[in-house]
Amino acid sequence: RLWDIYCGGGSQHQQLDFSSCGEEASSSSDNSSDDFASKIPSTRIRSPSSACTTPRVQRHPSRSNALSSPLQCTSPIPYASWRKLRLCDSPSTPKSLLCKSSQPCSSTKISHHQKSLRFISVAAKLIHAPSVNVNPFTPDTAHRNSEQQWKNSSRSDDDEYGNRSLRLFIWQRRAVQTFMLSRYESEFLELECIGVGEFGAVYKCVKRLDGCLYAIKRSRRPLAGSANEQLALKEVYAHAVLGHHPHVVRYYSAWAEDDHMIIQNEYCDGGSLSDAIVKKDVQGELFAEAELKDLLLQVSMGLKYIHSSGLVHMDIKPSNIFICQRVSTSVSGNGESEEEDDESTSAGVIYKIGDLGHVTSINSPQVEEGDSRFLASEVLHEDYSHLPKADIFALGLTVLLAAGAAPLPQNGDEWHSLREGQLPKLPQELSAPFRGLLQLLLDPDPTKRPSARELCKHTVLREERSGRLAAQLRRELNVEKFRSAMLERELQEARQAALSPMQNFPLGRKLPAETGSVPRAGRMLVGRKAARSMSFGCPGYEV
Ligand SMILES: Nc1ncnc2c1ncn2[C@@H]1O[C@H](COP(=O)(O)OP(=O)(O)OP(=O)(O)O)[C@@H](O)[C@H]1O
Ligand SMILES: [Mg+2]
Repeated sequence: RLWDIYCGGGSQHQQLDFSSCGEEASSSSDNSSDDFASKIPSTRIRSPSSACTTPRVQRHPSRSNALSSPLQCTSPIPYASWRKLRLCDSPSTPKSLLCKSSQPCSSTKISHHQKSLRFISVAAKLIHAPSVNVNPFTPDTAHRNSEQQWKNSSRSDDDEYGNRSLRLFIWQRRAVQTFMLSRYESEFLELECIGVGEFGAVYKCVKRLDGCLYAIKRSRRPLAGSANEQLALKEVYAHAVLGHHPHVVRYYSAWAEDDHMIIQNEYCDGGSLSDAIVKKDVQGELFAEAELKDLLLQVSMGLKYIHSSGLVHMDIKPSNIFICQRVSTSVSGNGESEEEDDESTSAGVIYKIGDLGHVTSINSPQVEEGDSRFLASEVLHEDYSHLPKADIFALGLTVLLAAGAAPLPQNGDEWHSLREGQLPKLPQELSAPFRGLLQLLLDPDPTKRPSARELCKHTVLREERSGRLAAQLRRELNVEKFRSAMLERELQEARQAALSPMQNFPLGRKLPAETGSVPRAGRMLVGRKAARSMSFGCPGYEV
């Protein structure tokens, strides 16, 4: 399709020809990648006898100059915008480029094409070595299949999953070096640094092509060979497997560049929950109980999704929960069960779980402990038999922080007393049921803590929502009652009119008997003179 656009969109003027064509032989030709007018004819005309196959443009004789003037291009995209996209700088295909790479180069200038050739030949060499990592979080069947593949070619530089992660990085790096391009710089415009964490820095960027905002996470330290490599890969693996959920930060892409891992995620315009807690504190405000319940419910939904995918987050804390201010219509989406239909998010705030760097699988965990302030006691003791409940414990502490609890200890007596079920002091009074629920989340026995699934259905969390829903249903019911009372009354009036037609027909008009038709009571009476505000004595309805 792009080719069509490139060629003026019309098979009536130009055709793709897959017959032989050759190298772009003349070094005097314009090497500017922008100059598509000069490039296209060169592939066609300059070496017609070359043996390799590549699509080429065959122009209609009567339109032989058509492409020299971009204005004559029939593409619906304005030429200037189209040129900026740089989508079709070269009419060569990867296959043709590979073919060219094996031929002697006649040009002394290093053209864009020659760079492409080098890249493709690097790719061709590497393509024979397995350069695809095995995602350990994929469903078992896929995993088993791929497991067999990598076992067959297992080498000493493979990681615990048999992945050639380092080799893959090198492959990507060489590709980038060959082009001497930074994907980050060429595809994104950096607006500001929005966060710095253990793994790296996060930047708010706008993607040049689609104009949308993204959060780009860039590892701080060079990754290849470092311990952080696994963390970075875990985050990518987890994102890739989790797909989309309204309460999990959305992932778009990841790549390695200059030894750094770069992850392109959804940008959450409300920052992190940690930022929100600090902001409230500065303003002398607290999250109200209803907001705390909403927070707990939404994060539980995200956790339910993660846990049901066989994964655990292992680093739930306020700085890893992100806020979207805008009202999202997709909140109820994703085919989740009925308890997920939370289109009425209070105040339009959506909480999303992010930073999947510590995610591991429930069944074969590789636990990389998260922040010790949120660490459940059993995980510290290397009991990994109830890992989802460790997320629940961390979520309990997260909500308590949002409720105004003092910063959590990293160790010491206070640390232990929190793990013995002692709730921290709070600057606000919470209702007994909600406090009881929070107490349960911190239970020293992980089996007593509710699961994310149970939390999603919990009456204490649902009652706010149920209350709002009930009020809405009551309003709708009252409207319906009013409507039916109106109809009832109109029906009665119509019946009366039918029984005593003389009362309702003005002098001079023909009676129904004369016209042979029944009175059009509806037209005459219904709704016309009825005082809609009058009460019909239906007890219990107010509109
Ligand atoms: N998608 C996003 N939208 C908005 N802000 C974000 C996003 N991702 C990260 N941030 C900001 O960057 C900070 C660090 O991000 P993240 O937690 O992913 O990195 P990290 O290095 O793993 O951090 P840490 O080690 O502190 O957990 C967050 O606390 C948040 O302020
Ligand atoms: Mg983080």
